[in-house]
Amino acid sequence: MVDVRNVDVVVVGLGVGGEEVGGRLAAAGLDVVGVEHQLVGGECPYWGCIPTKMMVRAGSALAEARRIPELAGTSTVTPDWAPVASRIREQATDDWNDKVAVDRFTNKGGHFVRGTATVTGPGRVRVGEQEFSAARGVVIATGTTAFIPPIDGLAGTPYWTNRQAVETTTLPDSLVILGGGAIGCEFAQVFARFGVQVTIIEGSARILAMEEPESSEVATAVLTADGVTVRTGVHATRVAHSGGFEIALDDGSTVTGEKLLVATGRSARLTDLGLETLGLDPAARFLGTDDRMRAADQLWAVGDVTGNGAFTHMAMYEADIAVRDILGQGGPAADYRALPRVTFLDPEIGAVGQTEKQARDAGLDVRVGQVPLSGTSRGFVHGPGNEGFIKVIAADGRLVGATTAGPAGGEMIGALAVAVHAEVPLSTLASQIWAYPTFHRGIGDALKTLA
Ligand SMILES: Cc1cc2nc3c(=O)[nH]c(=O)nc-3n(C[C@H](O)[C@H](O)[C@H](O)COP(=O)(O)OP(=O)(O)OC[C@H]3O[C@@H](n4cnc5c(N)ncnc54)[C@H](O)[C@@H]3O)c2cc1C
Ligand SMILES: NC(=O)c1ccc[n+]([C@@H]2O[C@H](COP(=O)([O-])OP(=O)(O)OC[C@H]3O[C@@H](n4cnc5c(N)ncnc54)[C@H](O)[C@@H]3O)[C@@H](O)[C@H]2O)c1
Repeated sequence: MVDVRNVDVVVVGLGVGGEEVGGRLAAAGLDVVGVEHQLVGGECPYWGCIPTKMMVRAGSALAEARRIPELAGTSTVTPDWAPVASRIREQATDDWNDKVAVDRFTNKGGHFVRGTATVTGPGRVRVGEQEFSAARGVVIATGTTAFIPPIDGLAGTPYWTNRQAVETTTLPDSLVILGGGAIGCEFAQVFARFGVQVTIIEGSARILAMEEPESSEVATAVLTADGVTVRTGVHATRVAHSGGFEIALDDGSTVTGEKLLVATGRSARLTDLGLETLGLDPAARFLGTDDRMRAADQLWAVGDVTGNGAFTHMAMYEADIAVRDILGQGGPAADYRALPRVTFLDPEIGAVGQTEKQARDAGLDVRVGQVPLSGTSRGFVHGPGNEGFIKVIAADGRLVGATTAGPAGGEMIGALAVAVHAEVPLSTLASQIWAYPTFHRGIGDALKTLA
């Protein structure tokens, strides 16, 4: 006999987005059940953003120390993975224990249930023998898992995903990375800087293919300088493992590596959720929503599952919209025009809004401005490590997109995100005073080249 409990809201998945929705609704006084089958906090704190950025920080420290001979004397750099692995365990993940996060949620008044949730009908969710009936509705925030392509021989081998790559306490001598997106590129640079022989296999014509071609060029140049072999336009056709990995490619060549990291994108966790009981397609790639994050009657979806951009800031943004909608508070609806993103390479590659191609494909009358960072005063002063550029895309008298690649690329993009978001007129931007000699002053230089 199934026990049915009446509540206001059930949140399925307490990653970044679900924890934000559940915590805020509970703090607002609603009776909220949050269900999580792994770790409260989700991918970002345990296997994503936080530990990988600790790895990036460590790799960048090594790279900066290696630049000393060009700038300030001599340096001897001896990489050691142990401090990185221990920082990930002790400071980032509590050794993959979510007690702090569970307490954070329950202290706001949320009721926490550890288990796998399935939807059984409108407003109904089951976890084991417990069924919840949610008067206001259900929020789906189940995130993504690594997509594993159907390559002959791959299944059953001890390949890594981002999870094993974050958890490792020792480094392999060599690593093949399948996929040259943000995940593949960030891991590639870090591991290469710690002495691992890294090869990226990217199926499309360039790495970071979603970004500007200039971003791909900079990324390829710096990764190559770090010793990474970047192979583009090739696909793996077969994987074999005995001791190490042997990957056959469709150009007839073979690549070998002690470990293989699969970084070929992410799949939304939507199958086995019971979405068919709501008339939704459980085989769909993403769970589409309207601009209030409503996916169906009494059903909201936030975060990676919506397919609007797999970023922590996107999960938080969508969570805020869903919370306001559930509480009947109104406020702005979803608007993705000024979505910022940063690929944490050295140099960081920040971007916002549309790329030049996206703007042209949208039929806009596009003007483009661009400067190499080394051509700016601060880039010149910076010297070694000053790879990068600033590119601005304008249409209809305002910016619709931009890329800032450089030592502070992730910070520089903030100014341009404001410009795109607030639709600041180009004439207003043109009269702005940019501090000298900052990296962001290059934005003023790029704006002057708009043509
Ligand atoms: C290696 C890596 C690096 C990244 N770096 C960055 C970065 O630098 N910046 C950035 O913005 N983003 C980054 N991301 C992306 C970021 O981690 C995600 O966008 C973010 O975690 C999405 O949050 P979410 O709540 O949608 O999903 P998730 O964090 O995936 O949380 C979903 C939760 O739902 C749970 N769940 C799923 N199904 C069920 C079920 N049926 N019942 C109960 N629980 C369930 C899961 O266990 C999980 O805890 C990175 C991702 C990876 C993999
Ligand atoms: N700094 C950040 O914000 C950050 C960092 C990491 C991840 N993320 C998020 O996670 C998402 C997933 O990252 P990702 O890098 O796994 O995905 P991705 O989709 O960005 O890149 C995957 C790459 O793998 C390639 N690929 C796919 N199948 C292949 C195959 N069989 N052989 C060779 N190449 C193949 C694709 O062409 C693509 O370039 C990102 O889109 C991003 O939203 C963000």
